[in-house]
Formats: sequence, structure tokens, C-alpha cells
Amino acid sequence: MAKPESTDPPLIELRNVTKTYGGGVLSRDSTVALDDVSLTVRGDTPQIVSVVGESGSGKTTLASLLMGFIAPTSGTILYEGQDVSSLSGPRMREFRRDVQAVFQDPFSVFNPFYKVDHVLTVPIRKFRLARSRSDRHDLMVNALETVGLRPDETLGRYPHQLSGGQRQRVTVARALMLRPKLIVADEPVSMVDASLRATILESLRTVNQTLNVPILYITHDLGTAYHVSDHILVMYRGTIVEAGDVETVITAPKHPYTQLLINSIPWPDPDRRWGQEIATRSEQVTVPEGHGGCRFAERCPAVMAKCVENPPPPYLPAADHAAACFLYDDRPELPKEELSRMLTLVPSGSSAQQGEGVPR
Ligand SMILES: Nc1ncnc2c1ncn2[C@@H]1O[C@H](COP(=O)(O)OP(=O)(O)OP(=O)(O)O)[C@@H](O)[C@H]1O
Repeated sequence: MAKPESTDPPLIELRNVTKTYGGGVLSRDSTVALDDVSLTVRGDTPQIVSVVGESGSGKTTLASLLMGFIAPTSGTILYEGQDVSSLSGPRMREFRRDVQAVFQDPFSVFNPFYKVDHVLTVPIRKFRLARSRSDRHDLMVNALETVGLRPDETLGRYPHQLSGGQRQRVTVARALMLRPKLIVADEPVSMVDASLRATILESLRTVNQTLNVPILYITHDLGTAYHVSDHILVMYRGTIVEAGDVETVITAPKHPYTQLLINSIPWPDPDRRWGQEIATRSEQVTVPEGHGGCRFAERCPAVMAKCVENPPPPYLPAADHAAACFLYDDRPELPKEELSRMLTLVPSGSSAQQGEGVPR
């Protein structure tokens, strides 16, 4: 059953955010990486939400905006109801603590000349998380154990003495020591061997379930998204084209882009029927260059005349399942800013207990 929605302002809210790189909005050289996206991330629903889409679809841009690393070209980003661009020093510090990142390259946070401990002690000092040496040690041990690492085999070592998977789990430990309200993991397993991916994703799952930390998992890999997440957002060229419960979206995708994406993947279980029949064209349509309609029109096997006139709003082809596609224009329309509300409507199904981790 859905939890009653909290009246507190959401942790982060994107309102009509567009991000354009290079040359200004009207320049021919500019790239619209994110196009008028509205999204709400509530910190009180401990879910793992995956953001999937092919390379260049705007996933990292979305993540960077959510973390305040870059500013939007237009639109507003709110942190607990306050415009991020006007946060005072102390509020910015809270924001930086509340939203933690786990990056693609686990090497990027390690200095090869310092022991692994350094990566953990820096945030402890910066955010004054411990009162004494032994407090600090307990904090590190606790965090490492939560992500499945043995502290005696991790502390005191140099980065090169750990495997890629271990290093990435140290970065997860580092993030969770701060008891964040959200972890944004941007392709956290793409640079490690396939054999180590499962352990990293498992550690994220553990953090999510034992400490109730919501996680935004950015990936181009639908397989891991399916296995690890509760909900999924599918992006195509800077827009969210489909969103919903992961099982529903993967097994019964509605948007032709998601259908193509899913059908192009060799799923491991041949007996299981993934995806759906791909929607096909019922009318002959010429897609003019530079049209202002659906960004997927050029590639869409089901393109219709109206698709090149206006961008489709998100419709609700099924309960808690949205697709921005005119194939569903006989279904209720979901106001764009409501798209992400779906992420809070369906409970995660996890039996997550409030964890006993590090006190805030
Ligand atoms: N700093 C930048 N300067 C110019 N263009 C950029 C910059 N960062 C991203 N872009 C462009 O914006 C678009 C979206 O990029 P983004 O990195 O957000 O996509 P992505 O979905 O994360 O891709 P990938 O999966 O390859 O990381 C792409 O066309 C990209 O080339």
C-alpha cells in the first residue's frame, strides 16, 4: 500500500530544467543535454531508482544537476524547497552532505600516495563526524563492514593494493559515513570487471535496505538496472520518455524507444519473454529535419503525423506507468511535473529496517 505522502518539501526538485552546453541556447553549436525536465526526488522513500538510456541521452547531466555540480541553463533546482543557486554557505554544506556521489571511476577519488584510510578520514574531518580517534576508527570500520569489506584487509593499504571492486566499495563506504539522504551512483560498475559488479551493486543494495538511503543509479546497462532497482526512468535525448516500476517497464515497455532498447539486449533467460512486440507504423509519415515534435520520431517504428508537430506529454498507459508517446493519447495525461511522483507511489517492497549505522 502506498505511504501517505509527506508534507515536507522534497529533498531535491528540478523544475523545468534545461541544460545546454556550448554556444548559448540559440547557437547552432549548442547541445541540449536536458530538455525541460521536471523531477522530484523525495528523501523519505528508500528506493533504488535507475536512470537508463543510451550514451548522450543526458543521464550524467541530470545527475550533475541533482548534485549541484553544474547549474541549469534555465529552470530551477530546489533543495528542501530552497533554490540551490541561493543557498548560504552552511546550507550548501548540508546539501553537499545530504547528497553523496559514487562515480564511475573509483580511482578518481584516491590519491595513489595516500593509504585508503585517507579517503575516509577526509570527510570525517571536514564534516566533524568524530570526536576522537577511536570514534573515527569505529566510523570507518562500521562503514566498511556495511559494504561487505573487511576493515583489517582494507585499512592501512594503498589504493593499488585493492581490487577495482574493493576500491569502489570504499567509495560507497565513504558516501554512507555521511548518512546522506540520497546517493547518486553514476555508472558505478562500468569500469570494473563483470565478476566484481555484483558485489558493488550488492553493497549499494545493502546501504539502501539497511540504512534506508534512496539511491539514484545511473546506467546504460538495463540488465543491472533491472536487477538492482525498484523504479526506472528511461531517457532519450534529454527527455524522460518512460517511467515506472522496474518489473512493469522491463517486461511490458510502452514507449517504442524502450521497446527497442529492451529487445536489443540478449537477456540471460531464453524462456522468459522480455519486452513486448515493438509498436509499428500505421501511417506513412515524412519526418522533416528540425521538426519540433517527439525527439524519437526519426527512429520511431510507430511514428505518426502528430509526432512531428508537438512533443508528446507523458500519458499513463497503466497505473504508475508513464510513457511520453502519442500511442497512448487515449489514456490519462500525467502533468510533466508529476512524472516523478510515481516514484513515490509504489513501495519498494523491501523490508528495510532503520539501520544501526553511524548516527547523524
Ligand atoms: N561539458 C560538456 N560540454 C559540451 N557538451 C557536453 C558536455 N557534457 C555533456 N555534453 C553533451 O551533452 C549530451 C548529454 O551528455 P551526458 O554526458 O549527460 O549523457 P549520458 O547519457 O550520461 O552519456 P554517457 O552514457 O555516454 O555518459 C551529449 O550530447 C554530450 O555530448
